[in-house]
Amino acid sequence: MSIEIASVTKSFGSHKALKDVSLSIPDGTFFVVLGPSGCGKSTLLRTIAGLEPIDSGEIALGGETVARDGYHLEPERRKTGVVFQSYALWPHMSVAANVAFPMETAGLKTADIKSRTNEHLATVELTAFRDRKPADLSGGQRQRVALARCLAQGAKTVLMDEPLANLDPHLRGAMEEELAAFHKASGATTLFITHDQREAMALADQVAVMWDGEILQVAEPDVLYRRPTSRRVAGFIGRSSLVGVEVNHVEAGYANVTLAAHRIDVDCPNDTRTGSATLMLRPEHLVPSVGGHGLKANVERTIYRGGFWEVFVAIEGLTEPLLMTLNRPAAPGETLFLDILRGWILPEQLAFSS
Ligand SMILES: Nc1ncnc2c1ncn2[C@@H]1O[C@H](COP(=O)(O)OP(=O)(O)OP(=O)(O)O)[C@@H](O)[C@H]1O
Repeated sequence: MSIEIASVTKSFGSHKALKDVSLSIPDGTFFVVLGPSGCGKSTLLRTIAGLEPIDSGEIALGGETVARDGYHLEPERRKTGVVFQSYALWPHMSVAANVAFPMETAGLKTADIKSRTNEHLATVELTAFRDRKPADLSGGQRQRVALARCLAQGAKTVLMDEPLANLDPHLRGAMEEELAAFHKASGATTLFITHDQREAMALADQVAVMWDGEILQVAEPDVLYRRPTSRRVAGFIGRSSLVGVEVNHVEAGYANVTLAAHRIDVDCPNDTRTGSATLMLRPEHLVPSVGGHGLKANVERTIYRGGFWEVFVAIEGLTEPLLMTLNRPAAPGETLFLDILRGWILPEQLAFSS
């Protein structure tokens, strides 16, 4: 089921938790809302599920309006399944009974309930665990029961609120793969909420970056990383250095800029103008040059990250050091000569000049 959110606002007292949020999520998409704690992610999910009324705007699921000024469709009639961090399983019921429960309350025939329970348990690979109680399962297995129960509710849309937050890093990795497999098997539109950008990158077809009740950018993970539209998104997704440059001229997708008295070519949005701008450099954009040419850099400090070193280098004429990576240790004070491969001019040129 597609999810359409148009200009939705929601306040708690004087606090605006959702400020004019609009999103269009096509049917079958694995859509991740990524943002820091308190930015309004859970509130957004709760308004879609119907657990929270909206103040203004409109929400439609599969083309049917479920919330608009003065209209609020009950959560149980929205065909959305919600998976929380806490799993919310019935502790006294077996795995199979937990999965069967929504179908029993919906009044399905016993034979149907049995066959569908088997089917859903098979989808999440828990057939062998059907008679266990939730307490006797691992966190990841409990999460899968919650997913199977979503399927049993006939959920065409699955809403997940940081479902992996309580799991240890090893299990998280395994669960990410399972969630991807679950999404493929069920075909349900999935809205997944997290503050973990690594998780968002690994799972999403599309990511919306949320900040202080607003959506800053919606894009595929790779586009978000390579082409952020603002300093905030650039800083929130991955590691980067932001540096002031002068754009000399612009030509079909790239700009020639002056960075600390050096002229280099970098990628840029189509509407880039000449003048002051902000250049985003990912660590991999800075590489040691062959033959001792290039930008002269002085190593300030290094951090070993396991297999590689993060190196902060000072460049004459720049106030802040740039971040790069090396596959060898470098000593503070060491001189490096660097080539700058690409980089990206942020579209918000005015923000830098002001
Ligand atoms: N029922 C409520 N009453 C008052 N304020 C609320 C209520 N629910 C949420 N808020 C406030 O709205 C803001 C957004 O909360 P929300 O839970 O949506 O954030 P979040 O991005 O999901 O954060 P987290 O990742 O920490 O769960 C917060 O400032 C929160 O304190």
